[in-house]
Amino acid sequence: MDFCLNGLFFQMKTEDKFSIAHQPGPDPQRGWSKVGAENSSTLYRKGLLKSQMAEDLRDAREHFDQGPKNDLQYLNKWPDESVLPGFREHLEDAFEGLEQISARIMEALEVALNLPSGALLDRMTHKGNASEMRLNHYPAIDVEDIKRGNVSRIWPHFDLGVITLLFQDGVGGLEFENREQRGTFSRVACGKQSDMIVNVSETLQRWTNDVLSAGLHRVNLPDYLEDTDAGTLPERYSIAYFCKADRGASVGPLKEFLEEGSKPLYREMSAIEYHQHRLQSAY
Ligand SMILES: O=C(O)CCC(=O)C(=O)O
Ligand SMILES: [Fe+2]
Repeated sequence: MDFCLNGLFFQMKTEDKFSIAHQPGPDPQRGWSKVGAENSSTLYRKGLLKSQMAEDLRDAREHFDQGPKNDLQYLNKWPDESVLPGFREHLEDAFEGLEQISARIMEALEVALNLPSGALLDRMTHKGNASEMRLNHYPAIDVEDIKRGNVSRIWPHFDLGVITLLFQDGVGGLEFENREQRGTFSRVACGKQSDMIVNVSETLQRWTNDVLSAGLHRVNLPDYLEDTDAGTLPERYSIAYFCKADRGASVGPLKEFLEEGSKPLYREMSAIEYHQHRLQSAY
């Protein structure tokens, strides 16, 4: 993954960013969201300490969201071609590439989970595709501000879609919760920028009735800054492709996971209802 275009996007003049700003609300996000617009701490309140109120916590992060190019319901918002030549084309190509990779991963999961062919992919027809790609920018910030405890790069949360494909630059700080020891996190090493992290998200947990569980993750101080109280945490970029269910598809468990008397742990509802309900709190 190439983070140069991310840099150019977030360095745009503020008025150019505001001209493609996402309108806060429960609808799928499109365009630019300013630092603090999305509050990830409200997505998973259980991940916070008792003394922390989600509403008081902020994300030190701005981001840009893009949906499928054939989505006529929620249109993408692109910077003017004269301002950022090639940006739109590059991101549309990347989106398509990641869409194909995620379809191959879903096919592999169908085999691994002994599901009939199409059992997962049929809930993601790629016609009414609701997947999204996000560029994240975490501006440089004082270590002190992070250590004070009410600002984080991104608070512990689950992603809402089926799986997430994640790419990070070399700054570090991404962590996943240890399943054997809840409440503790392990760092993800920064390898090559082309390294792709595949994360199970909430919808896949629901579909499999908890056979596969979603990965709780956050972006914290990288190891080399953990023991300092002063200094600056350098800016950081990441790219996330959120592979999502079709808007009309069910986010209830598949029948294959309800055999032998297991009770459905999740209610039937459509993916769009589920997302709107989950996002209402975060924006
Ligand atoms: O920046 C990262 O590495 C993680 C981003 C993330 O979790 C998200 O955008 O949902
Ligand atoms: Fe995430």
